[in-house]
Amino acid sequence: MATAALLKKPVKLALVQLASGSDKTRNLTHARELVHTAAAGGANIVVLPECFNSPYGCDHFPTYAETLLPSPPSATQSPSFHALAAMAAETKTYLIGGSIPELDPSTKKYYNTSLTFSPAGKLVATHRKVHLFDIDIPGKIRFQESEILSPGNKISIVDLPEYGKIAVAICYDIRFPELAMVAARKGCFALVYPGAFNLTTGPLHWKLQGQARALDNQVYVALCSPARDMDAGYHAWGHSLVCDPMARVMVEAGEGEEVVYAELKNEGIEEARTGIPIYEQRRFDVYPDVSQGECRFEDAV
Ligand SMILES: NC(=O)CC(=O)C(=O)O
Repeated sequence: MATAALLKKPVKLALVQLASGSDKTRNLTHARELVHTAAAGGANIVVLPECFNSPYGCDHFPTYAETLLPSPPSATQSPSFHALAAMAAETKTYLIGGSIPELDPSTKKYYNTSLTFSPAGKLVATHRKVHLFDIDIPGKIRFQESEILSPGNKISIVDLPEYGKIAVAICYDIRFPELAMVAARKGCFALVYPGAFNLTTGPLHWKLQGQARALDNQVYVALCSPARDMDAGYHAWGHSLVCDPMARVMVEAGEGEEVVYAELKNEGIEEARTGIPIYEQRRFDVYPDVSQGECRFEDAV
């Protein structure tokens, strides 16, 4: 049985595996160059990595944090907001602006926040990382985002009127299948995760998580990492990739700076859902449908 079209027409997605450093102004300028490269390559949706405007690390969040409220912020409050809006408008692309450290001036709380802009340069979505990256693998890596950051509190579904709906979440959020499942069951054709796995968790879980969320939900899944920099405090895994709804890896970057592309089509979703019709075979008489429970799609006040 054919499924309703989740994706209204084919869309070309580009992942910009950006090499950023400690100079924010340079990071923004460099991101702009590569967003233009991606658009020249035919991309309609362009994705930047987690913390694309700063080094990734708890020590850096306060130094690089920008204020997004009141909205829209001034150029002084948030140069990254203004740079992203301009990049989207210049290239006429949907731009998922990776993430940036954010400071809420009213609460003095810090967040890891992703901003999505329309081809007109308008902000269409904000996602604050819901699941903070707190891990401790002895002898390998200890990272405690919660020592500095506060978590977001919603699932972020973005309607791109020409194409359909996508969900945006950040890195560690991918490890929580419930978020992906809810977004997919609410009709998203793709789940997009700016992320920055590392040299311990990257080889173990990066691709596996991408394929798992695609397989569970029969949607496209995109993960966009920073390029690896062995001189930085945090060594990003790289390997930005896109999985199709059959969980095949369509494209995968290496470790260095690179732009990779994938064409997403409704046929890809239909192939998976018609051939393996789990959407019609679920047993909500045996277990609950998490997407019908109490979910939050708006920021709590
Ligand atoms: N950086 C993250 O948020 C997550 C990560 O590196 C991992 O889950 O592994």
